Amino acid sequence: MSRIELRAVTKQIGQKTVLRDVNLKIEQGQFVGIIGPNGSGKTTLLHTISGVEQIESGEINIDDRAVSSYRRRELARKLAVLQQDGIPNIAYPVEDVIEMGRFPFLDWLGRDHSPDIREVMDRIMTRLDLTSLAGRPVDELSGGQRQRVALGKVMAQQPQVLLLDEPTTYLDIRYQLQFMELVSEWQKDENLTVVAVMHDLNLASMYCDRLVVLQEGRIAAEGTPHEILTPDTLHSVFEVRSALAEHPDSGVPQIMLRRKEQL
Ligand SMILES: Nc1ncnc2c1ncn2[C@@H]1O[C@H](COP(=O)(O)OP(=O)(O)OP(=O)(O)O)[C@@H](O)[C@H]1O
Repeated sequence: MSRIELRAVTKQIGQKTVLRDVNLKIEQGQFVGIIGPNGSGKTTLLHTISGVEQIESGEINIDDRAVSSYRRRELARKLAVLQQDGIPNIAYPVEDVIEMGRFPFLDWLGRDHSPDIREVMDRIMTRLDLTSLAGRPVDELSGGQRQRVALGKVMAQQPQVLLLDEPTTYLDIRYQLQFMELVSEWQKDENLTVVAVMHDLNLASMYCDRLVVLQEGRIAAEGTPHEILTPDTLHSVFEVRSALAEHPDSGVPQIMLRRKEQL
């Protein structure tokens, strides 16, 4: 059984075919990176998996059931989405914003009956090093801290699948690494399935088990970082020249871009 399965998915936006005949299976516990040039359909693919965007033809199943057949709360208990700028710049305290992630579990009076809710919240605050910031308004935090709060909010949702849309775009390298480490730890502890749209191919290589390359709405290639991140593939997909090095800790490929030949 695949946790997520796309069969012959085609998506049209206006006159444009944005996804073409996409077939993809993602198993429970995998960390999958979606990579590809600007406009290749990565975000649209994530939106179709999350049920936000309807598809023209094909099937998208989560746990062998069409994503379109889930009620909103039911889907939110399985699947959470985190965007580039995960939470708006609002004056709500950190802890309240994280608790908003509990919405799929609230009854009609807004009460959370989960017996271990305090423990869940404390664990999240500690793990994300947010305890000392619990009462601080979110709009007073740095971008890196705010993205940690956004991660806390989706953790509070206790999903089995996490969809990330370029989550490290606005972060400096320290916070990029910190964010990816936190997601990776959570993924391993809970056997979470992660599908992440990523522009930074070196980070993608360090964290993803598998990479899916989108090009003009089609899957151009998929495989391990070793299989995908080759100078030939990078040239045909991104039109860049590159050389590869091995990461000194894990041996995964790391890309060095080459400049245009100097005349
Ligand atoms: N609301 C929309 N109206 C019209 N065209 C759209 C809309 N949303 C997306 N598109 C088009 O669909 C294509 C795929 O967009 P999408 O955002 O999925 O690509 P992407 O690979 O995530 O791009 P990027 O890397 O730039 O974020 C693009 O050509 C885009 O212009």
